[in-house]
Amino acid sequence: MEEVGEILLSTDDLRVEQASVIAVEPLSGKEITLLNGVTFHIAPGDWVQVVGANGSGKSTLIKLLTGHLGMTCRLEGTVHRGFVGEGPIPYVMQHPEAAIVGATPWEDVLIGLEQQGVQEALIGARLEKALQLARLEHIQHRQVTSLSGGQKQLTALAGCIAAEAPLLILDEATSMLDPESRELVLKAVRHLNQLGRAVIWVTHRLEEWEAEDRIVVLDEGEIIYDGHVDGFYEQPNEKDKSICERLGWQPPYVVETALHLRALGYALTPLPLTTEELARAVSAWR
Ligand SMILES: Nc1ncnc2c1ncn2[C@@H]1O[C@H](COP(=O)(O)OP(=O)(O)OP(=O)(O)O)[C@@H](O)[C@H]1O
Repeated sequence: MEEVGEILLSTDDLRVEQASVIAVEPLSGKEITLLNGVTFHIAPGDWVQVVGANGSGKSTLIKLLTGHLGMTCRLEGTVHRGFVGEGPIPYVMQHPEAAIVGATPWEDVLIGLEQQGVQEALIGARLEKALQLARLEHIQHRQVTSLSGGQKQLTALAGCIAAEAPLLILDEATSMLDPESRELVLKAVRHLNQLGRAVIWVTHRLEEWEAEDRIVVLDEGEIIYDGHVDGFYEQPNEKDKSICERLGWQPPYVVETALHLRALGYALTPLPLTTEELARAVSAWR
């Protein structure tokens, strides 16, 4: 066991081995394969970006990892829950409103703690810490109805922190947010990751990636890539397309520019993902 903040974590990885999730229609018994032979590992403290087109199986993977697969789904293969422990874990969804029950962030986190049966003597400190880590202290008593989309996402995040979830999962949590709110949530979660919590960040936004990030790509229920950002954008050889091209996605402009420069023979490793990184790499050539 290893201590991260006040959470005691088993150091075993969460391991999904050759897992298939099959939805079974209750009346007809008809089966649809949502995930097909997926193998996926995550260690305490990791940061993993999960990407894929609509319907590729991202939410199904998240539900499998968090223990929220419905009764109508059948699982084949194995899931070793490791540091995540037994029982379902909370996560932040695209539309957090559905999960927020309190009138204010403070009240919402409090209700969550009471529902989990946390001892009264411990509630105050956990509540305060969760609101602080989610950067909500200054608006903890504001009405939820008056909060921005990002602040609502942070309220849902505070609930996960208060529940001491050792793995924070955000399922396209920033897809509906404006750039400012997105930045707010992304920064808070990156900070929590630096404090030792594992994070799975499901996104469509390639510009949210950082050079060291691990990218897991789902396509039609299968993991077709699990590796660094570079390998996602790079053509594996002259004949084959990159994973990014295979998905039909457009790399951010700065990445396209860097790839052109690489093709011209300029050394750009790691691949710059922001204009600042590209400018720094180019200025080092002088
Ligand atoms: N319980 C279910 N029964 C039947 N089909 C389902 C069920 N749950 C999901 N699906 C289908 O499985 C596929 C994968 O769904 P999933 O929600 O995991 O994809 P996703 O990658 O999260 O998509 P999006 O980006 O649109 O949220 C979709 O085609 C979806 O319609």
